[in-house]
Amino acid sequence: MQLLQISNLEQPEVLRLKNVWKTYPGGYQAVKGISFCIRRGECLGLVGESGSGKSTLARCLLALERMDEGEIWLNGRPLHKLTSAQLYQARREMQAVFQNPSGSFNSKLTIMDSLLEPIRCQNKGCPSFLGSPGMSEWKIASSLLERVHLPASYLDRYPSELSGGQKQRVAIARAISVEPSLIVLDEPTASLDVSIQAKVLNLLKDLQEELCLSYLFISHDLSAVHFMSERLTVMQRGEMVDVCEGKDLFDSR
Ligand SMILES: Nc1ncnc2c1ncn2[C@@H]1O[C@H](COP(=O)(O)OP(=O)(O)OP(=O)(O)O)[C@@H](O)[C@H]1O
Repeated sequence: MQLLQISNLEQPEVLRLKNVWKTYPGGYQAVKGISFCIRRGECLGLVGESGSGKSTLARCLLALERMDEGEIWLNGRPLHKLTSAQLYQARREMQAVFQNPSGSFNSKLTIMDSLLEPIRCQNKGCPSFLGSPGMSEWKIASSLLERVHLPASYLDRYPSELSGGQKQRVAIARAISVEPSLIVLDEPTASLDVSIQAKVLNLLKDLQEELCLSYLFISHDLSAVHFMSERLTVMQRGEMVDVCEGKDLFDSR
């Protein structure tokens, strides 16, 4: 653990949040002055009871929700100062995997089209981790599926023909396809069978190590957070009440 922390400290900061506030119409303060940073290759766990503001914070970060106050820096760029058009571009450097894989797919698109959507939208070619730049779309898509241990034969299927765990693997493949600076994982295993949860967590961990990915991992499941994260932050009623090393939380139980 110590070695990992030292090597992480040498990594550049990918994300920094400073004093982020969000109040919903009606006056409910869901996020109150949250600050943290994530370095390249690091997974920061975010835990807290239901309603503590975790998803609101994630949505502010992903620009799906407008924060009222605060600063969000992504790779040294101040997202809070960007115009809407600039923010739309910058936002592409972040990807997300949400709890419900079914909600992440257009039921009318094949898995291949869903998988390639971000690459096509961003006019990107083959991800550098797949190697050769001249790959056909089919080869890119099948190689991405291979990365998440799914066969190429699934490319022609529709989301309704895949299990929840398989869909979540496709969502993960899609998230890594554009080589994002940060992936927000908002309860990515909560809707899956217990037997599948561990496999998906292992996959996320392996990909993080192979591709030096940075994650914000939001979960109710402390053992999952412990497995995934080097550090974790705890939210309560919109506030950050603790930041600790993953192992410290478990040592004190
Ligand atoms: N659109 C909204 N309008 C008003 N209040 C909202 C809205 N979205 C969320 N809230 C409130 O903000 C608070 C924080 O919600 P949020 O979904 O961020 O919590 P959470 O920690 O992610 O919870 P969970 O773990 O159950 O998903 C809750 O009290 C919720 O009712």
